[in-house]
Amino acid sequence: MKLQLALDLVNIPEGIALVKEVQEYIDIVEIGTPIVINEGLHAVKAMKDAFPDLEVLADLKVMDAGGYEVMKASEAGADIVTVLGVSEDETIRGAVEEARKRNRKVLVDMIGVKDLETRAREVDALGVDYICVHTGYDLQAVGQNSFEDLRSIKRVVKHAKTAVAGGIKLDSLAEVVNAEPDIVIVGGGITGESDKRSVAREMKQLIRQG
Ligand SMILES: O=C([C@H](O)CO)[C@H](O)[C@H](O)COP(=O)(O)O
Repeated sequence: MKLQLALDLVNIPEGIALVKEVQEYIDIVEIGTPIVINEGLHAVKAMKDAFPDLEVLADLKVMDAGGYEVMKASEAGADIVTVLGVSEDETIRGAVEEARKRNRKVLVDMIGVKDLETRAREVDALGVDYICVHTGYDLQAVGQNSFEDLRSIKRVVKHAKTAVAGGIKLDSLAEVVNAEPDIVIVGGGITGESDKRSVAREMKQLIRQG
């Protein structure tokens, strides 16, 4: 099980400083959608240049032109690129095909998908690397989380690995770890803490203990 740090509400220098604090406890660093919108794919390149040994995920939330967007993110140094589960199958196919050519991975974010199990089965059959259940900021604000959704997709997904994101904190991590995702994605649960390093260390410990 890998720990992914999501950087969303910082600029490039702040993001690099933050990763320096916690790098030994994380496996993947995510350049979050707000950073890509604010700073572009330069942020992905800056992070990969600064931390070549960490996997870098570009959270583009691709909705169309899957092949092209994966190509551009890969050129910037992304190891993993996100594509939305609500997008057309053709978009996901294009993303997967391009990722295969470049030895990169596609993570499908199921945010906004209504019939989760049906779509997870379909997306799994398209050959994606990861399927991620995700409660975004706007539904976190009304008290939702993705913990039960993770159990649902784990029942039906046969090939892809699984991931979970959205409001995960140190006190909810044990429940998430119990459901055995392949990636746990944490943003504010680390970046919003004053002692980021010790929170990341405790999270890594919980994950290692399984
Ligand atoms: O993907 C995300 C969100 O849609 C903003 O882009 C976050 O990276 C993801 O939700 C993880 O962050 P936290 O919810 O703060 O853990």
